[in-house]
Amino acid sequence: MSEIITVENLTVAFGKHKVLDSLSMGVQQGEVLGVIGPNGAGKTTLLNTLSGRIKPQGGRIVYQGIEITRVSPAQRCRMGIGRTYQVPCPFENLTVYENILVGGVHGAGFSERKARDKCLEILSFTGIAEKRDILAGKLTLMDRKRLEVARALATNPKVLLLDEVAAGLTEVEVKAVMQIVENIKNMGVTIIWIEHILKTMLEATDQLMCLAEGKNITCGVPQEILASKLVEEVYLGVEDA
Ligand SMILES: Nc1ncnc2c1ncn2[C@@H]1O[C@H](COP(=O)(O)OP(=O)(O)OP(=O)(O)O)[C@@H](O)[C@H]1O
Repeated sequence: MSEIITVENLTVAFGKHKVLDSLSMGVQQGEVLGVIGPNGAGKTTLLNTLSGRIKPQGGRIVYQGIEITRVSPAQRCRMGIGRTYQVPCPFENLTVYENILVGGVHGAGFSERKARDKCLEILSFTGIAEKRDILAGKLTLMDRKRLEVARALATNPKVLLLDEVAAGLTEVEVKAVMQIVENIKNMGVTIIWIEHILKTMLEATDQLMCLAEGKNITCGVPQEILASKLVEEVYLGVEDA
């Protein structure tokens, strides 16, 4: 296996506040990388930088062997980097179907015909087919999350960046989301997944990376990372007696 994304010494600052501090990491093709860390650790900023929404002050991002550090978000999307947002913001006045179609036509650059076929597949894959003609603004949180994933899938990602897709859901809903993520993984899509509810992601996660103060403090097999004293201290806030 080879790395589909490699990040070297990525640095992002807002004013004097360094939010990503010379962060390096890599993701193997087809794997699920879970990203954990305390509030403010820089997790969402990392996804924003990978998707091109934020331009870093230093470091580089290499995707499929090509440096993309200065490539626009739209171009990265066409190249196969898709994402969801922590707070889904669909076009409220468009239907579920139309929202997904926008992802296919404008995100992936598919012809309308191809995007329509893809849309039908994705509606069923994400369990939202029955809601296809409902306005996105009328959806429950769970269905907004389904739509958020569906919209990102319509952009035809090779790498999918998931930002807290399970946040705010009930236990039953979390299980449904988990199943969708596993199915996406089984399609061969590489996933970088931020989640606070650890047990949600663990089953589907190959590697777990812990961020603290913008640094990759450790990354490895999930069980080992969770058992690490360092992670316990920074993530769970446990202090020495
Ligand atoms: N656009 C911005 N302007 C200024 N500061 C920002 C901006 N975006 C993020 N920050 C700050 O950067 C730090 C990291 O934020 P980020 O959202 O990446 O953390 P996070 O690990 O995702 O946190 P959480 O788990 O709470 O979502 C925080 O202190 C945040 O306030």
